Amino acid sequence: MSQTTDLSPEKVISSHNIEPSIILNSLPIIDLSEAENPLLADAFDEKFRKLAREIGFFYLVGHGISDEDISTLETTAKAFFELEPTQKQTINMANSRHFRGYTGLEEETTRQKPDFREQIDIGPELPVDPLANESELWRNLQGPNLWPNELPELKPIVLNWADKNRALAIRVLKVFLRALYQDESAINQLLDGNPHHLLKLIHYPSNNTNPQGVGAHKDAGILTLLLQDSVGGLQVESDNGWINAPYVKNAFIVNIGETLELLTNGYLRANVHRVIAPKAGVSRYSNAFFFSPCLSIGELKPFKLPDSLAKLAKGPSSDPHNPLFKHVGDNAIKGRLRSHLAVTKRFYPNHLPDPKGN
Ligand SMILES: O=C(O)CCC(=O)C(=O)O
Ligand SMILES: [Fe+2]
Repeated sequence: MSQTTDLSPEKVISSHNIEPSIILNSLPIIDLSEAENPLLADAFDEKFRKLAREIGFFYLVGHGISDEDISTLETTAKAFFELEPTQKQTINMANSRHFRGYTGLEEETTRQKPDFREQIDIGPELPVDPLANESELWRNLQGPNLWPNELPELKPIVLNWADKNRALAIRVLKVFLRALYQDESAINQLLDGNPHHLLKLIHYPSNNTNPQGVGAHKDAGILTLLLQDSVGGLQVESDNGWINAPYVKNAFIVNIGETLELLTNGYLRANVHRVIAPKAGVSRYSNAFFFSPCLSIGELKPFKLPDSLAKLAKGPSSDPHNPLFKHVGDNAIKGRLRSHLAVTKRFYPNHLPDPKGN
């Protein structure tokens, strides 16, 4: 069944009337043009801190990315998944030591169970890092993307989309920084070096065997910008159980990643979310932009929060099966080694994950 939220103006929950009961029962909608208005900053920030802490997951409108850009990206993503299986296999991620390219159904795992989705992973288009070595394995995350010969427009459209998503993610991060009483310059410390982000175009095909579209997980980066179609199936975990995150036309879903949790010493929590695979006869598409610090910044330096916030920060949540490394690069490659075993077996056989891990 299609899950659609009507986004008529009166249904937009503005920053001025977000009530806790609304936050707990459904997901808030933030208008970025309002969030960026300095005249509204104090009232906005107070509400924003609350929703970021309580649920860490919201819809973003007023972002300025055009409907045309969105539909071009969505149409091109569909065209990619409609290529012949052999054409997609030619750029299988198993051929890329940089974890780029196509991953087929059930080839990626979350918490050791196969995800019923196919996807293409695209990062910044950069040359191989010549300093990559066994003790700085994370440097291998930089390198060329794999593009299908049969769909030449994919590359310019996706790289343009990634640039726009990155600029948007930086604007959203600035809103977080202001709400957390941090200087905007904190951004320079996080983004000093070659960009590191990941764009995933994802297809959850019709299926009646495996209910796991993608298993419950936290995203690793600073924040994720997600666009989904109208099929539904995305859910976010709350104290009251799983909440559906229905379709809102041309709104991004923003969720907090583990890096922001670490930076705020757990004042903000990375949310746990999952996708229930669509039923037989229905196919779902989404695309996710994982915005992350530059790998070469080394260890994350947590923000200095004012006492009023610091006393509420309980430290990052520790999952014994998923320890967080302090070094940004180690943390980033850990997740990739764990989720993409074909790449790990072929290129990093000494780094096969602990079988008890996620
Ligand atoms: O497809 C979606 O809606 C969510 C995907 C997701 O959470 C992820 O890939 O990390
Ligand atoms: Fe996710």
